[in-house]
Amino acid sequence: MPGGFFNFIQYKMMLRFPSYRLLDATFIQSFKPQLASLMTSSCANHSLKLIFRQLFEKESSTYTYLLADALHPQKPALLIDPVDKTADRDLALVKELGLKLIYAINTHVHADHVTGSGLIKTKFPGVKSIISKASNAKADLFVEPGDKIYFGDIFLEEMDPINLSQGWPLLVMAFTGDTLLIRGCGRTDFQGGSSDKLYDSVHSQARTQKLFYIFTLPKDALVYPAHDYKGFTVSTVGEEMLYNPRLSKDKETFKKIMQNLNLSYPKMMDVAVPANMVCGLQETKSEAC
Ligand SMILES: N[C@@H](CCC(=O)N[C@@H](CSS)C(=O)NCC(=O)O)C(=O)O
Repeated sequence: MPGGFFNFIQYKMMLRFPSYRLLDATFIQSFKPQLASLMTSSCANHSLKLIFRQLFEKESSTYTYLLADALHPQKPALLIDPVDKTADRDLALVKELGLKLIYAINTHVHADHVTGSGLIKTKFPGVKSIISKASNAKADLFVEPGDKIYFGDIFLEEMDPINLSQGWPLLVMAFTGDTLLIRGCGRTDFQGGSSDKLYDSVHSQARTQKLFYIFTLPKDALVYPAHDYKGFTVSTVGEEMLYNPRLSKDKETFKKIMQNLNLSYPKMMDVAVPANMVCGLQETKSEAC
């Protein structure tokens, strides 16, 4: 591996911002499917050590991910897609591990559960909520392609394909939100969803923009989705390219499959979407969001 950049164990993680589904008509015009990567870096003379926990909320079948820099003196941490119902569990784990939670990140405006970010902020006032700018939701911080979010010596960064000549690190972890589920994918029948855009955001091979697409990741990249309904916990890009019953198909077949899913709307949608547009805080408190 070239350069000092690789003289430590390196992880690179992909976090999809924003969900193709949360876009309203205004954003659909300008929207380009994009991924942000979460990758480790180090400016000090020590190795990196990532704390990583996959947590599950069973009513909405949601995965929350806890990540922290174990070697930083303060052990700064972030939660990806926390759920209100399991916020206390997650915060207890943060305390037990001696971490300092600094960010609660939502990969998109969830429709099936209320995010835990509002509740977490009331209990840990120093925590900042983060969501994509394109979501149009309220939060403390917004991310756009190219932005970096540091937690200790580890940071969130959108991949720039131009820099891929550096080569891939040993381990790539992709946090795919609702875009790519294990052997499935997020539905596209509400919140401005588009099966066309979802397909492209997974399959596109474009290399000219500062955008990144899931099926251009290394085949052994680990896939960590926001939900699972079948008992899976993790997959790989290569496995999903071969065996995903929707996304392994050509685009027209995929669109037909998505048109015919006939899923009922999430039970909590009418409550969850307005709450999540303000990061789980009620409208009256939204200035604190
Ligand atoms: N039954 C659940 C909702 C299940 C659901 O619709 N899940 C979404 C992600 S959360 S909005 C989805 O995209 N599912 C894809 C699929 O193929 O199931 C409820 O009532 O909450």
